Amino acid sequence: MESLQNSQLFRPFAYIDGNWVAADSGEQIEVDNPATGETIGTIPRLGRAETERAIEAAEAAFPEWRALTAQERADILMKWYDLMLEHQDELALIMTLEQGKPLKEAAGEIVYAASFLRWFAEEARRIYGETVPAAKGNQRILVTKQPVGVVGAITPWNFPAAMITRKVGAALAAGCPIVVKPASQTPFTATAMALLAERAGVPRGVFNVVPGQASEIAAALTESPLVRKITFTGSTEVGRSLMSQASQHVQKISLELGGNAPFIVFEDADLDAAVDGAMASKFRNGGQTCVCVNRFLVQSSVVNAFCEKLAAAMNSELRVGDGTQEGVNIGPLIDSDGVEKVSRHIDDAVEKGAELLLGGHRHPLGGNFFTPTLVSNANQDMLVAQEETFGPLSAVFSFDDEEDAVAMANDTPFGLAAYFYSKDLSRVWHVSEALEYGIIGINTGLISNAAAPFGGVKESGLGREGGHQGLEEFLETKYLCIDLG
Ligand SMILES: O=CCCCC(=O)O
Repeated sequence: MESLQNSQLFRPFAYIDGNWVAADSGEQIEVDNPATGETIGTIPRLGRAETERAIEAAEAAFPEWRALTAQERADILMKWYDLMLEHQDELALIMTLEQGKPLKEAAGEIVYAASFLRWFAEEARRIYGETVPAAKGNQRILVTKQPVGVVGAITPWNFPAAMITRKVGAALAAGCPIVVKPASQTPFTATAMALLAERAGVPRGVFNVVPGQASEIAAALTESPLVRKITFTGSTEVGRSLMSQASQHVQKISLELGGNAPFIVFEDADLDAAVDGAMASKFRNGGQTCVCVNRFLVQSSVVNAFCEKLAAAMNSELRVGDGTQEGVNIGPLIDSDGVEKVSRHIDDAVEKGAELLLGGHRHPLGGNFFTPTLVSNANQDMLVAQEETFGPLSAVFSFDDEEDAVAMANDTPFGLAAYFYSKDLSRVWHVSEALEYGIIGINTGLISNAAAPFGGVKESGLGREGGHQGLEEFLETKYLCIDLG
């Protein structure tokens, strides 16, 4: 087995104020490879006191960081971008060993993650203000943008690199220092990136990584009046609690939460293209992505043909295994809870009348591996219609007409991503406007891009990441009223 210990970028420490540190208590968290169950290393379990020190370090670093010119901050971000690409393979291996996604996909995530550093480096120089015609002739109104201040970020295990750069790139470009709590399952990608940030010239205190006890770290971040912005990617349940915690000091907050993505296939769609898009969206990271398809809604006249084509693609294209092995494109799920949830959704669907077309069971490899599964005849009473499965289960529902499809798609408290396939231009507009989602993929299953605003409506979150909108989240608007006398 490949070893993490051989990697030059392997850093089993927290990173505070430019120092690699242990927990005050000396406690450690074991990090396991989800493909083998082996412990690949340990990371300090930080708590409140260390997080408070990281916040103070960030606050101390703020004046100098914000005082750099946008070009100077951009140059550092670009250097970090270059270093991530230079170390793409090594970072990908760290990610695969701790997260499980296949190496090729992990390498793709490194490029995606780095693209946020480049994007925000470019955007840093476009933090424009405005002048506004004043109500009085002797006055002038100016609107300026300033960095919000110290940021607290909490990031998930499913995209251990990209969910960090999407937040850190924007914060740093805006002039804000940041304290990041990475997921306990995937801390080594975060610390490897911190090492590269240090090499790129990110000054001490500007980017801090505090792995450890989630509730204590979240409490330290939300209870500190020094932290002016919280940004989180993860479950709606945790997001809701952070939102109420952040109210104490009225911190600005961005939340990228759960989804329940519909993928609608209309009868006028190119079915082969729809199946390609379905495969790309559904099986990204083994189904463990907040924008992965959760519900295939297919017009009744083409549902059988779509199921046949999707079954054929799943049979021929998917290879389950340890992500370090050549040819594998579906890794393990992150842990046994993930496996249990997929099993529960399948059992519930079959019990309530779904037809099992493929899979339906754990994979013969055992552990956290699950066999890609396809069910048809799904309905709104099933768990798979109500909750994000976060695994390789494709559930196909059928609908009669456009109105029916839109109603089914919107029948959820979530509103992150939705997809649909149609060649009818008028339908493309109508359905795009009617879907209550923040992101719509039209004739495509892949929507993620640094230049685009990523985020949801309803219980899928607040705010946007990426795009120029992603930078706004880390800026305050200031209005200057100048009286000329
Ligand atoms: O689970 C959500 C991570 C977002 C991945 C993406 O940017 O597409």
